[in-house]
Amino acid sequence: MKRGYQDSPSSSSYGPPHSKFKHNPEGDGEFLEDETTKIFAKKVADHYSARTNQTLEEREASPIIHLKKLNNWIKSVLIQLYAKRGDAVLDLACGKGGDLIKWDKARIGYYVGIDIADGSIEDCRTRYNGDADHHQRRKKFSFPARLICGDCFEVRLDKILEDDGPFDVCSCQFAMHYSWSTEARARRALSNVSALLRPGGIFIGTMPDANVIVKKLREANGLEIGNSVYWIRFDEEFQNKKFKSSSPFGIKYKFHLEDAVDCPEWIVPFHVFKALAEEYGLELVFVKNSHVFVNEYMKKPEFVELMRRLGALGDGKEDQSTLSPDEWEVAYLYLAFVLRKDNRTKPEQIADETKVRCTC
Ligand SMILES: C[S@@+](CC[C@H](N)C(=O)[O-])C[C@H]1O[C@@H](n2cnc3c(N)ncnc32)[C@H](O)[C@@H]1O
Repeated sequence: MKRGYQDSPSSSSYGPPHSKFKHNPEGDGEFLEDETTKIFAKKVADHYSARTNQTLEEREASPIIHLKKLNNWIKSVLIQLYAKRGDAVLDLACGKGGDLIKWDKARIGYYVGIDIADGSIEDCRTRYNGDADHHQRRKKFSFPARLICGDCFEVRLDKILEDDGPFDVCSCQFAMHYSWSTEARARRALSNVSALLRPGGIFIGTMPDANVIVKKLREANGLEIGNSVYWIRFDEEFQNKKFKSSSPFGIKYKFHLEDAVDCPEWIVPFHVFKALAEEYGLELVFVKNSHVFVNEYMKKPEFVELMRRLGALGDGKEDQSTLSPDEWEVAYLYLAFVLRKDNRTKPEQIADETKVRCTC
């Protein structure tokens, strides 16, 4: 494992996020990404790349500021529960590095962040280097980092991160559902996680709760659900609101969340996610809808204090501001999960199943 300390994070890219892979049914290890899949992956990348960094004032004025704080609390709780001092962490779809401080607080030893959006990786680098907010220059991060621009759900990351792994913790926050456009991508995502985690390593994440979304869709009159801060729209092809269990991938909807998201996303039926993860030696520790997660961990004093500091529910004193009912409804659309890599599966056993070739 080469993990030399870097003042600046090393960064790289493994070619355009949408580089071509050819599928060869004879199984010689090549894989062709369907054109549509590439277009959608690019749409997602462009959307996140175009999102500029907000000033503190702009952030506080956001119509979903309390939801953002709540989501930060959920991620912090997951990190505090599962990351240990000195851990090597792989952050898939790391975005602008919004979790860097959380990892620093957990005193991790090494960090690799990968995201498909080059603009986000740039912002992440700026944040890591301490240049993000000149008013609030914070001390340097205590862990070395490597930042990479690329598609986490397309190529074999174990090849690219040969010298960086194995990892103790893998995190994929609010992003796993972008892998669910095809079975090949979903498998690639899980095989990457499995191949890079050490036996006993932990995979933590958050993603939309398909049960909630589908239930709301079925209760709605048309193909759209939403409130003042979000809407989700399904295409006509889903007008009967039935989803075949034989094709649990590629169930696309358009998601709009005020001041945050506006791009295609995919339903992830959790039982399929769990079963597929098991194929890759990843066993479910728990899955909880965000509402349940909040109710459960708010029984622990240390996390109540963390919530007070983050301010999602006000600070318990002068600041009485809290999530609006509409923000709380959006929180209900998500779940948190924890998986553990079993001690048996050898990385090479699973990584070879659907071989892909990196073209960079
Ligand atoms: C909602 S943001 C979450 C960012 C970060 N994990 C967080 O919690 O702050 C979703 C992120 O997933 C990234 N993403 C989407 N598809 C991806 C892919 N195929 N490979 C890598 N990153 C991807 C986006 O660029 C975006 O940064």
